[in-house]
Amino acid sequence: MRYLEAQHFRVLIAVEMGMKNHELVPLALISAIAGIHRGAVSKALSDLIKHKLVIYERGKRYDGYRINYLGYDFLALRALCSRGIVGSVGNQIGVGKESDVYVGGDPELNDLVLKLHRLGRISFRKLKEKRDYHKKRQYCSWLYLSRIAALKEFTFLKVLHDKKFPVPKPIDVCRHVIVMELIDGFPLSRIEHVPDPAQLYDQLVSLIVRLGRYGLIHGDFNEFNLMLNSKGEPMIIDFPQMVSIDHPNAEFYFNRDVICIRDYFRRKFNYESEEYPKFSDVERKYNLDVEVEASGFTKQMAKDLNKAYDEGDFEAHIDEESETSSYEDEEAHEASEYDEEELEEETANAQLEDAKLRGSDRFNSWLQDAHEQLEQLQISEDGNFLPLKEMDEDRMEKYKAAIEETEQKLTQIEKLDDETNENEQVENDDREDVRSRGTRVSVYSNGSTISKTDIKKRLVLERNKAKKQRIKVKGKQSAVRRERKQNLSVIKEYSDWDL
Ligand SMILES: Nc1ncnc2c1ncn2[C@@H]1O[C@H](COP(=O)(O)OP(=O)(O)OP(=O)(O)O)[C@@H](O)[C@H]1O
Repeated sequence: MRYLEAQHFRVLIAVEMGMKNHELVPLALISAIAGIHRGAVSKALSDLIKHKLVIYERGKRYDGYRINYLGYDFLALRALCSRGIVGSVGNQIGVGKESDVYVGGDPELNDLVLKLHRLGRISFRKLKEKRDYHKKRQYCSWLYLSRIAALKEFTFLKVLHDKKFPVPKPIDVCRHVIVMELIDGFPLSRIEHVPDPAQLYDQLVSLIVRLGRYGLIHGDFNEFNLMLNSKGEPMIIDFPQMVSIDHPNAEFYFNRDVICIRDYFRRKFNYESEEYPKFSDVERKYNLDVEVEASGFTKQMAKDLNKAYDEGDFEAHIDEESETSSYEDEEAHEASEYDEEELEEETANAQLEDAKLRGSDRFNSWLQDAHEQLEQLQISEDGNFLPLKEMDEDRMEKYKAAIEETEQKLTQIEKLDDETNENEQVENDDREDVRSRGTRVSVYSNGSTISKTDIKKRLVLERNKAKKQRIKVKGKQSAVRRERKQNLSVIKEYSDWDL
């Protein structure tokens, strides 16, 4: 990150924003969003590609850039750095199916955990096989899903932490990254021996019941999502499938959580208890599920995320019904995130407009000058432009005579043409006559054995043949031509710019 300048990040944000409705973002669009001249954008993009933050791809219809996970990480980390939340990133301490967990530090070097969501990483790999433009949903799935997965986790962490549940303290969330407190301990799955399994079992089971009382069911309460801290107390570190107790399958999830813990204790610590909670015993007293919804993680987001998890398809949420509402949710979320950047962009855009305006003024005055100069010019005998005032009388005479001569020649040619047309008419009439009488008669000929109409036909045929034979370039070659065309249009567009 040290080697990147503010402009690089600006371009990176422009690519990210462009990806809201493009799988591959064209250079022109990046330049327009970033409000930076295309040449500078192109330079910044080549640096970003070198650092593997952006990928350039040739699509079916157009070429463009897309941000990858590393680029997205950089954007989130930079924002967290500038907010004074993160000061350093350390080793990777965990890798899940859908996240990478790193230990980090704040600017005062206190330990932190950075959890980078990677939801849709599988479908992200398959992007190459997919279409250029998002079909129904107007944004990129992995960006959206990773972002809402992080938002969901952060929301739950916050709500649970406020209610004194044993969870890591949430610090901040940005894009797909959550910053939270580091738990000094080990995941339950890696602990071979506990001093008092009965006590731990009781603690865990009462956690399930307590969550139920607050209107929530964990849904994935297992040894991988629980940690024991240095004091031997259980901590819940992950809740990807937390649902409301009003969920239609709430009882199933509740029982599954209880069975999971009972089974694990039997297998691992050889402990089995006769006592275990039943769903009907849980008395709901609080509405944490409602609080979660009120905190910004909407029902639609939850629906999209659950679809992705349940169907294992990271584009499962792409259906027409959810399209508008979710998109609006995301828009609203992004609007708040881009506030500062937008301000900067507006200034840059204003400058751009100003430059364009200045450019067009210059162009207009140049055009006027050119018109004036053109009016003063005449073509000399040898085909060169010559100012009128420099033309002497003698030359002027010759010039006029040449024009007259050309005009005479033209009238002669016209006359000849008329005559030929008349002859053709006679010839056609004669042919008709022969056909009707069935005898041969001598016909008028203009000296050529092939009629003029035949020649015309042949010429048209040959021209068409030549057209057909024109080589059609495909694949990479066509991309090269397309690029050249684009470059030419860029040069044309910016030809009047002050560089
Ligand atoms: N706050 C934390 N403090 C210390 N370690 C943590 C913390 N959060 C996560 N970890 C470590 O990172 C690992 C992965 O975390 P987590 O289970 O949250 O990831 P995940 O992607 O949701 O995993 P999966 O989806 O495979 O269950 C944990 O096993 C744990 O070792």
